[in-house]
Amino acid sequence: MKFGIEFLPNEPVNKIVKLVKLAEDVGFEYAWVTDHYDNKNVYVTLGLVAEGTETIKIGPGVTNPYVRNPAITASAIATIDELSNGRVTLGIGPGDKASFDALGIEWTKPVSTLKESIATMETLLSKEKTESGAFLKGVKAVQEKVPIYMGAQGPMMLKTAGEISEGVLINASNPKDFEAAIPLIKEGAEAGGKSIKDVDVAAYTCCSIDDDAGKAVGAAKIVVAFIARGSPAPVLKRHGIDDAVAGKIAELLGKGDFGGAIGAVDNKLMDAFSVCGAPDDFIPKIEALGEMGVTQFVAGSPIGPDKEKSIKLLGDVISTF
Ligand SMILES: C[C@H](OP(=O)(O)OC[C@@H](O)[C@@H](O)[C@@H](O)Cn1c2nc(=O)[nH]c(=O)c-2cc2ccc(O)cc21)C(=O)N[C@@H](CCC(=O)N[C@@H](CCC(=O)O)C(=O)O)C(=O)O
Repeated sequence: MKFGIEFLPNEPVNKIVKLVKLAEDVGFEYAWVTDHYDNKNVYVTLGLVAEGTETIKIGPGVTNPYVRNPAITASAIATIDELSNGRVTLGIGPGDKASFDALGIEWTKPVSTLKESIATMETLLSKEKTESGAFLKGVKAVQEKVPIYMGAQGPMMLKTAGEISEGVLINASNPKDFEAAIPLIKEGAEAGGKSIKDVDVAAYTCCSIDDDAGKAVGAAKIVVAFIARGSPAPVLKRHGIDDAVAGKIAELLGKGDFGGAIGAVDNKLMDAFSVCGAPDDFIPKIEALGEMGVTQFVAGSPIGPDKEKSIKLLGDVISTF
């Protein structure tokens, strides 16, 4: 099992750099920095993370092909690859509709758009010219082939990820989600002349760990509330969650009643949409994900009530694998 960790660039960047360095020291192999227009810039953050670390692989987890032209992303990725001496991985997904609505960007044909933009980036990162004549003259990736991972959840996106990328980052925390996802990724991989074994299947979880399991659960409830709100009906059904429960939470969040939404998050929702608790609770949950075919466990937000302490506790968990 590989281990990754997620950071949202919505706190001081130098604090993120320190936390990524700590994650590297305790055994994490990947650090993923999210990309949302209303947070700090993902590439400036990754540049400082590159300078502040030595071995951990780093990358956007995930950017999208709509807010930046693929050539701009390719240039940024090649720059981070240079700064990190060949440790970058490009994480890219379809982005989210709420952001594009706020930015006045039309979210069209996400699967085709991702395929085309990834092909353009691969051309540029392998030091070639695109049909339209784009070429990275002043920056070159260190790696012969920069690994590309896709953020994906829907069936078409999962198949596409299996077909064209080296890894899939799936916003999910429960083995049931991977029972559904892996056959689709396998189908895509085989359509691309590969095997599922060639694809790093990452559980990009909502994670919260603390010595005090209650505190860990408490820190994750609001995140689970937002996940429940955004989960499509087939996902709710898969976890036996009544649409009305998710609807109620959405209504409470919509009114800004975060306390009410947190109060509506029960154990069933926590189990469906998060990996939470004390260190001993984590080992069987990660093993269960591994048995379902997950090959990378990503400790996603909130990580825990006290991030530094949680990263150290996760280091103890990693050392048992
Ligand atoms: C577009 C969407 O794909 P999806 O993968 O389910 O999108 C949900 C998320 O993956 C997407 O919002 C991500 O960008 C969210 N996301 C992040 N989004 C961000 O904006 N920033 C982040 O930092 C971020 C991190 C992240 C990490 C892991 C992860 O799994 C997702 C993450 C979808 O609806 N897919 C369906 C339908 C696809 C579709 O649109 N088909 C159309 C068009 C087909 C074509 O394009 O040709 C059609 O059938 O006509 C499907 O896959 O079946």
